[in-house]
This record gives sequence, structure tokens and C-alpha cells, in this order.
Amino acid sequence: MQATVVPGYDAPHPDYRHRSDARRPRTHEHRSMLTAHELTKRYGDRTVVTDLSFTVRPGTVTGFLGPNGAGKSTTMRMILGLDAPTRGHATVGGRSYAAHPAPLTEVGALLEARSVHPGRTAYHHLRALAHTHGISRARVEHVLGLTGLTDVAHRRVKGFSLGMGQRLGIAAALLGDPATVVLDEPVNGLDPEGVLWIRTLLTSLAAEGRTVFVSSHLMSEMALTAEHLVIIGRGRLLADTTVSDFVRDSGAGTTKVVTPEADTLVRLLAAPGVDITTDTPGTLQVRGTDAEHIGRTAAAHGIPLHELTPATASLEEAFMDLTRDAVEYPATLEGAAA
Ligand SMILES: Nc1ncnc2c1ncn2[C@@H]1O[C@H](COP(=O)(O)OP(=O)(O)OP(=O)(O)O)[C@@H](O)[C@H]1O
Repeated sequence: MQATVVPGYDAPHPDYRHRSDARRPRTHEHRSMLTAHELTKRYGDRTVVTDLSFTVRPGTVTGFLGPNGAGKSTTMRMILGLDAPTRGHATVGGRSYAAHPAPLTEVGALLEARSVHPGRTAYHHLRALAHTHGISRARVEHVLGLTGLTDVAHRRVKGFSLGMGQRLGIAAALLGDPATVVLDEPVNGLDPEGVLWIRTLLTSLAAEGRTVFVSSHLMSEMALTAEHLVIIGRGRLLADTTVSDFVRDSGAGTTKVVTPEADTLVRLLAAPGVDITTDTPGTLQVRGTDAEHIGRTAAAHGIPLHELTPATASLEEAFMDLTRDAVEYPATLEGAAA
């Protein structure tokens, strides 16, 4: 496939793959920008991805959201050259994935459970991958540490839990120290500690200047992890926005506060853009500021709070509203009875 080269693109530095976790220079960030341009995929007479265009930038986590069957995996597979688009194209750092001379060091990907030989240990699986790509043993040990697998590195993969398998997939994705990371539903199978770990990992990968593109069907999960959102439904773009704009536009940025000193707190929080309503004495619904500011203000004035709850549930509702018409198999009463 012909490589499309963006202006200003320069070839990777030869030492690039060995520069493990150093913060990437900001001037090189354009290298890892990921773009989808009118991506379209048809299977038979069904179009599952339609005219999808968006850009994923380095330095932030971008969440790729959509209900089950929306076309997230298909889009990611087209970006990674695993599925050919019917129309349109995708580039990473200005080139198609296939045009990169050493793709593993440019793009690290976790798609649905990889085929790992069950009789192999995690260490040998990664060593074999590293060997075929000229990656050092030290890097294998580094990614085992990064994914919390050091203690089980010499156990056979067939004994791994779903979460451990997921960590191994992420270790493989990071093996080439890639500037771009594409992960399909990485929290699947992880326990709460694992979910927290992946959030921290993704945020730190982005803070190092990498492009981080991660799919999920859960808004609540993405709202805690991503800064930017690309939302699709039935293969079409529904929103390309920041999490804070989505929260603001959806009206989900309400915080419930229960306090015996409601009148004093209302006076203290009054500011342009802050809107406070109350239905029940002692219970406030605050918009235009966040729970942290409310908590700090209350603490600074010795006001007891019996409850301080950001309304994350309504964020999920806003996402469901946006995608309702795009859900393939909506949960209905008839459906439940069937
Ligand atoms: N190889 C294929 N042949 C035919 N249809 C397919 C194929 N792969 C995917 N599809 C269909 O394309 C649509 C999008 O699937 P895809 O897996 O991309 O969605 P998704 O958003 O990743 O969903 P999920 O969150 O459930 O993985 C679905 O209706 C799926 O059945």
C-alpha cells in the first residue's frame, strides 16, 4: 500500500525503541497522530462502518465509545491493517500501519484475546515476540514489571485467569515501546484493582506523549480514564468531543450535597456559572462546580457534609440517550420475556 507522508514527518530515530519510558519530546508528537478518513466497511450487503472520520492526538487518552456491535473492533482492525476498508483509509503518524517498517515499535495493539500458545510461559511468549522484532530481553522484563506479571512470568499461560491474560496482551502491546497504543476493551476480565491499574497505566502512557486510543462500551469507565471521546453508533460518528464538554452539554455535572448547614454553603458557593437548587431541606443539587471544590469550601468553613455525590449515573444516561437509536439489540421487556 502507498504510504501517505504528512509534512514534517521524519523517520524514527534509530535509538527510538530503546528509549523506554523517557517522556517523549513534544516536538515529535505529530509522529503518532492517528487518523481515520471516511472509513467504511461492508460485509455482504451490510455496512457496519460508514464514512467514519476522526483524529486521535498524542498526549491524551482518547476513549472510543459505542454500544455492543457499533463497529469499534472493526474500526480498530481497519486502523491496524487487519481488515481492508471497503472505502476510506486510516493512518498512524502519517502512514498506513502496513507502511511502517517496524510496526510493533510504532503501534502497540491489544485486540480480542490473542492466540498465545497455552503451554508457553508469559516470559517465553514475550521473549519469542521480542526475538522476532529485535527487541531486548531487558525490555521483556520491563513490560512484565509494568503489567504486574513478574511473579507469574514463568507460569504457563494455560493457568492464567482472564485478567492475567489481559495483562499479558497489554505487555505484548507495549513490548516495542510504541508511540501509539490501540487497546480494544482492555478492562474486560480485570478485577477492580486491575481496572484502577489500567486507568493509571493509560494516563501515564499519554503523559509520556503517546497516542492512546482505547475502546469501551461503558461511559462510566471512559469518563474516569479518557480526556477525549469518539462516540459511534451503528458504525457512524455520533460525537467527537472532550469528556468535560460531554459532561457539560449532558447536564451530568451535578453534585448532590447533603448538609445541615445548607444555607451557609449556598452562600459560600455562590459564583458566576454556579447553579444550586434544592427540593428537600438540607439537600442541594449543585451545577457549575465540582465535588472537590464543594468539599474544600465546606472543610475550610467547618461545614459538615453528610453526602457529596457527583452524578456519574446521569453521564451513563446521557451516553445511552445519544446511542439509543444505534443499539443493535436494545434491552426491551419483550426481549427479556423471550
Ligand atoms: N467478519 C464479519 N462478518 C460479518 N459481520 C461482521 C464481521 N465482523 C463484525 N461484523 C458485524 O459488524 C458489526 C460491528 O461489529 P464490531 O465487533 O466491530 O462492533 P463493536 O462495537 O466492537 O462491538 P463489541 O463491543 O460487541 O465488540 C456487528 O454487527 C458484527 O456482527
